[in-house]
Amino acid sequence: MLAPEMNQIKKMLPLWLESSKRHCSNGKVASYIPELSKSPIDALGIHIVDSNGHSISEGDAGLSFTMQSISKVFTLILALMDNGEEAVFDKVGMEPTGDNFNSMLKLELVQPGIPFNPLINAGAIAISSMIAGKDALEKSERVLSFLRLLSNNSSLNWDLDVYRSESATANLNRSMAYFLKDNGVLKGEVEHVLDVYFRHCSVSVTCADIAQMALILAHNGLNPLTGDVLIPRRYVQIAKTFMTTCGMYNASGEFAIQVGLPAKSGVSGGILTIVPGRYGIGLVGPSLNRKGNSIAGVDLLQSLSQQFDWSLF
Ligand SMILES: NC(=O)CC[C@H](N)C(=O)O
Repeated sequence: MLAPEMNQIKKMLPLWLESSKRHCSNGKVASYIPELSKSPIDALGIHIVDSNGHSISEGDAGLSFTMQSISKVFTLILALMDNGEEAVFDKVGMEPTGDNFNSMLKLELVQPGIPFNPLINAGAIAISSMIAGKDALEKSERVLSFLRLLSNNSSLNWDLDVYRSESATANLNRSMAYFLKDNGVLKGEVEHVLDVYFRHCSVSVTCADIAQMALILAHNGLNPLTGDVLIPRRYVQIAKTFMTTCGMYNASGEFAIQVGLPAKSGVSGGILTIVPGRYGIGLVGPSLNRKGNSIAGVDLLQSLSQQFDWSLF
């Protein structure tokens, strides 16, 4: 049986989703990764899972999409588990930039020339170089296994069309990675590091997978359904902090005011968010606003958070 609030959500969600969906036509699907331009602009779906494993799915929750920047949360956690906090923060900062996610501006402007945080592209590329493994494939397979474990879905895999599409067109990320190499931030060969990065961005998921991964973060690294500790609490604490300060790119301040939950978005239109101690939420809506977040998705999360008073602040 669903808990009372879940029952309320189930009742109201179809209405709110329809209303948020109207915003889809005011945004755009990402096209700088050519394969992403095929995403359905009118789609909107959400999956919410609670601590008992009860879930609600609405709209286009079954749509497959690539994790893109959502994966950066988990590569950060894996890099922390592989290297410890000190080594990671030697090469990546802890501050929001206020710039676009793919900006290189502050890399050159602000010494010592390390990325401001692990959730912008430059920071996530640096993090990709810290994943343990003998070569790019082994590193990528370790990331994939970790995501399979957290999502409890052993069939998660890379969308190779999206991976190839990004790899073939990523001039900006490539220039950033070479710049980082020159600044002494990247370990290993630049093209191998980029390969790890493109692969984790291309992991194909549905809203239910994202919600399940989010549930583990909502419980500070513990799977509430099995009692297994999958991530040390401290590393979830770090990840949740970055999600709050930088998770929605340079719209993180606005999101904190309007929704008030730790979250991470991706250019495929995905959003992972959590209600701490309670819910894991996965959402997809490929039509993006000017800052690169799902336009209808942010609107729907705002309705939910305001109706149920979920803001942490
Ligand atoms: N914001 C995003 O989701 C960015 C991820 C994408 N793979 C990129 O590097 O551009």
